[in-house]
Amino acid sequence: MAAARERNESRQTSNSYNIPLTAIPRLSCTSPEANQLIKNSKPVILTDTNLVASALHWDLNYLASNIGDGKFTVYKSSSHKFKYYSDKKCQTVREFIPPMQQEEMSFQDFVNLLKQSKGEKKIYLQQALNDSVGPNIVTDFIKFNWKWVTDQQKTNKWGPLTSNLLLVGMEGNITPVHYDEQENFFAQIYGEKRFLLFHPDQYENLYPYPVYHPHDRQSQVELDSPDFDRFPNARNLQGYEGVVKPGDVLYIPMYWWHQVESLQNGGETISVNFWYMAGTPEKVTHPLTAQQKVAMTRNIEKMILQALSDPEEVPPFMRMLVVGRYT
Ligand SMILES: O=C(O)C(=O)C[C@H](CCCc1ccccc1)C(=O)O
Ligand SMILES: [Zn+2]
Repeated sequence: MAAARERNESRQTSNSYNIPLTAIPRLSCTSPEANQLIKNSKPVILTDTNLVASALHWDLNYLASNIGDGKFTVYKSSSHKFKYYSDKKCQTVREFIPPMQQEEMSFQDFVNLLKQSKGEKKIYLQQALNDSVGPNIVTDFIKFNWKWVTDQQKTNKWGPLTSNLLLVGMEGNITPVHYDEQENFFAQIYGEKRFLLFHPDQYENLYPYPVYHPHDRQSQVELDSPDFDRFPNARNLQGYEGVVKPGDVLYIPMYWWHQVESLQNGGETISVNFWYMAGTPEKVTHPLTAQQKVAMTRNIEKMILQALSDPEEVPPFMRMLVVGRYT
């Protein structure tokens, strides 16, 4: 532990976090290395997919004029952090206070809010693209490089595309470190975003919330101010870092932890992600992968909650099972 910290302090970290970070490779999507990384579930920034080339002219005004009069989910946060929480799990944890408010509004209302709330109140539009969008957006969407991304889906034996989340954020917005259970091609359209990624085997260093908690899949560790008393292994964190700019596509492998920051200098940011369900796993071989072990922890936690029924009984049961026996 000390060694990791030691190495850290000796190295000039190029980031405000005191975490050793390796650069995520930036490669052409035609390079064999890039396709090997994707095949091996390793992150890579692809510079020339043209995945969303047809949307690179999107900006706030174009979207406001063309995206239609549908409602968009907009989150408001008192801080610059937008820690996602599951609405339906709010009942399982009584004293849970949502760290951000959610509101449905038109895109134009969002743009007006953005222009007037410069600075203090942070807001973040996050809405899956659906068929309520205007004809020009449909045209842009149809012109995405579906051939390339569908080839990737097939080659890597992923499941179906589940959604394309449109993300319009303010400079400085942070989506704190979490993992998703889907494969993700994250396409940057306007402005720049900085990603921190951590391998699924960093589970012990990131202390995820309980599965039944509203912040399921999020880390309890605040990367900008880790509570090392509660989360001592956070000192051992090692990760990857990359900045995506318009036209770049970042492959975020399923179960990989990631934190996303809209860069200060850029003004608002516009992104669209491509979430794919996992493929059906081939033969299970041992030792199990870190991803498989994370999936196991989730199944075990769900089973224990189901059996105990009362969430408050889960921590004492876990302690009974582990303390003094496996610790
Ligand atoms: O594309 C991804 O996976 C990201 O994390 C992008 C991230 C916003 C995601 C919000 C969110 C987090 C958890 C569950 C559902 C929605 C950003 O760009 O700020
Ligand atoms: Zn995510």
